[in-house]
Amino acid sequence: MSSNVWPPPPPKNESEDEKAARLAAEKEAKRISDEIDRALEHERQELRKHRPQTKILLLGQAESGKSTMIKNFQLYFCPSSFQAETVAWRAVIHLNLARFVNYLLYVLSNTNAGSGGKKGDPNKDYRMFQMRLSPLKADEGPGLRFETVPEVSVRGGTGWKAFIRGRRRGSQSRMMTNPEEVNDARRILDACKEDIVALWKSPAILALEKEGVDLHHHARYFVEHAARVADMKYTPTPDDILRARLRTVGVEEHRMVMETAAEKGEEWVLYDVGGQRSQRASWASYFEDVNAMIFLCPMSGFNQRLAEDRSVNRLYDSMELWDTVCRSRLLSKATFILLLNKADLLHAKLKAGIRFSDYVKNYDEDQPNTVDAVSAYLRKEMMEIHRVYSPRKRQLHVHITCAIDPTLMAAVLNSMRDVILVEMLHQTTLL
Ligand SMILES: Nc1nc2c(ncn2[C@@H]2O[C@H](COP(=O)(O)OP(=O)(O)OP(=O)(O)O)[C@@H](O)[C@H]2O)c(=O)[nH]1
Ligand SMILES: [Mg+2]
Repeated sequence: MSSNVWPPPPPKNESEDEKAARLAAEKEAKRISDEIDRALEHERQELRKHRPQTKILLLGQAESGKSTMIKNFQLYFCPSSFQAETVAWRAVIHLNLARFVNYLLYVLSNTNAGSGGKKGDPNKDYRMFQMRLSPLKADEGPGLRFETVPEVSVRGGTGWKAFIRGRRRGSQSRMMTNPEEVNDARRILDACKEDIVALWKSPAILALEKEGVDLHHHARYFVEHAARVADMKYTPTPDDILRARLRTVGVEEHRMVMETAAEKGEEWVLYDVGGQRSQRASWASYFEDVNAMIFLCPMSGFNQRLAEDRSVNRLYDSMELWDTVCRSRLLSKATFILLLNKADLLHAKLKAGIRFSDYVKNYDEDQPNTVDAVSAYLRKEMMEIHRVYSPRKRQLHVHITCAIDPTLMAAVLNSMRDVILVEMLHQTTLL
C-alpha cells in the first residue's frame, strides 16, 4: 500500500475507540492546518497594507507606444477588465478606419493617380465614399492636411470608455457625441465596407504607392482588414485593440486591479502621458513618488521627423528626452526600464533597404543594417547616457519590444513585473 496517500486509510480491524481517537486526531490536524493558512493569509494582507502602492510612470515621445504598453499590461495582468472595454475600442477603431479612408480620398483628390473620369473607375468610388462617410467627417473641422492623417484624441480623465459603453453622460470627449451616433457610424461603415475594400485594392491606390506616397500609417492595418472591421457584427480582437490609435492628451491615470497569481487583488497605478512636445511640461509633477519609470523609444523613428516640429529627427528627439529623464533627481530612486520598441517596423524598413547609417551619423556604414546590430547599438548608447548622467548609481533593464504582439510581450511583461516587485520589496525592507 502506498504511504503517499493522505489521510492514510484506516487500519484494518480498527476498534470503535481507536476509530474515534483517529478521527479526533485528524480533526485536530485539520484545525491546526487551517489556522496556519489563516495566519499566512493575514501576514500577506498586513504586508500588502504596509507596502507602498505600486506606481508606474510611462514616458516617451508621441507615438512611441506608451498607451499600447498600458493595453498590454491590462491584457496580461487584468484580462477581464481588458475584455470589458472591447466595445469602447470598437468606436476608436472605426474612427481610425474612417479617417484613414478620408485621408486616402483627400490624397487621391489632390493627385492624378489612376485614370479619372471613366465609368466604374476608382475616382467614382472615392466620391461615393466621401458622400457616405460624411457623418463621420462632421467633427473633423475644415481642411484635412495632405501630409498627415487627423488623429483621434481624448483628454485624460474624461471617462470616455464608460461613456461609449453608454454608462456615463456628459463626457467632454470630442470623439463621439452619443452612443446612437456611434451606431449610426457603424451602419454607415457597414454599408461602405465593400467600397472600402475596392478602394484599397484600386489601381489609384497602387499608383499612389508606386509614386512614393507613404501610406504606412498605423490605420493601414484597419483598411487592410476593412471587410471584417467595418462589418456590423464586428467585435475587436486583442490584436485590433493594440493597433487602435488614440492620442493621449494630458496625463491619464490607470488603476489596475491585478488578476494574476502572486499580486492578485493588488491595485497598481499606471500613469500614461501625452508625448508631444507641448505636453511634456506637465510630466514632472508625476515624477516624485513613482516606483518605476518605463521609457519607450521607437527604434523605427530613425528616418522620421516629429509631427510637431518637422525639423527634428524622431530618434534624436528620443535620445534627448532619455538624457533629460536620466538626469532627473526626482526620478533618481525609481526603477528604470527602457523599451526599444517598434522592432517590427525597424525590421521592415531595414529590409526595404533604408540604411540606418544614412540617418545616424555615429553609426558606421560598415556595420550591419540589421535589427540585431541596430538595436545593440541603441542599447549601448542609451545605457551609456544612463550610466553617465544618472544622479545616482542604479540598474537599467532594457528590452527590445514589439508592443502590438501580445505573445512576444508576455515574457517582457513578466520580467518587468518581477523587477518591479523585487524593487518594491527592497524598498519596503529599507523603510
Ligand atoms: N507596428 C508597431 N506599431 C506599434 C508598436 N507599438 C505601438 N504601435 C502603434 O503605434 C501607434 C501609437 O502608439 P501609442 O501607444 O498610441 O503611442 P503613445 O506613445 O501613447 O503616443 P501619445 O499618446 O501621442 O503620446 C498605435 O497605433 C500603436 O498600435 C510596435 O511595436 N509596432
Ligand atoms: Mg498615448
